[in-house]
Amino acid sequence: MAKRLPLIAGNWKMNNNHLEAIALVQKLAFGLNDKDYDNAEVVVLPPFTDLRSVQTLVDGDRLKIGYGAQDVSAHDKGAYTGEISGSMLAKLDCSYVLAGHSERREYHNEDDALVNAKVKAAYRHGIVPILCVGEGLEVRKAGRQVEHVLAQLDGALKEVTAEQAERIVVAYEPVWAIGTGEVATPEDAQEVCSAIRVRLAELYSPEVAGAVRVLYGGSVKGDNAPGIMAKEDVDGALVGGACLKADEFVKVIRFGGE
Ligand SMILES: O=C[C@H](O)COP(=O)(O)O
Repeated sequence: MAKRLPLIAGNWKMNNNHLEAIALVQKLAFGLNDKDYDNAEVVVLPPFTDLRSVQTLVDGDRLKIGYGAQDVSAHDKGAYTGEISGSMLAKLDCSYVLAGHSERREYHNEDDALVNAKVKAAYRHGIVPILCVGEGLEVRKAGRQVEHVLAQLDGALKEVTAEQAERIVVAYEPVWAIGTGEVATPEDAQEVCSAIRVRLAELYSPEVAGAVRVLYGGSVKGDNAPGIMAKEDVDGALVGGACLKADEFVKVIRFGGE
């Protein structure tokens, strides 16, 4: 099967107000050319408060940059103070939403059941989930990373149909590599991304497994992206710190060279 179109997604986390968001997306767009967009799908994931500004800029300037959110409520509407529903994100033309990012699993006690509910909520509103899975350092040291990640995958995909799963994006983000500069080796990334793809074939079919894009995330930078992206079962990157600097993010997007 031809390799899937790579997806390079920048997770801004809690950075950039709506004015800084406009400046960063404009600088990113200025740094990219048509060949870049042919070689990879480019997506930014700003804080909620920036989404309307990003939508206006992308629409107004007809930018080829996609965008999405970093979280979504498991509920569609109602008395859920502080939450943002999938229908609200869909109205802002969000294409993607993160589900199960390790920082939400850790700081907001999000378990597999809640991640599964958020994945289903995203699908209800026509938004593609970027499902984040990954092990901590202790699990890695015990050599149980594949087992841990597959348990997260299974938990997040309960009641998700094959038609839905075919569109999902899975991001393998070893927690010990996030924000640490300790990037996984290409071999580490391939081992787990390949296991994710095998599991998807078992849960659904080889066709579904072949369609799903599996990303790597965790200290991805312009200099380490090419080695990781060269791996057969790695279809892109979920980038944190490096996406906050337009020129560095462009280097990641150009992982395959000019
Ligand atoms: O969502 C992005 C990941 O948490 C990776 O962040 P990082 O590139 O700063 O390590």
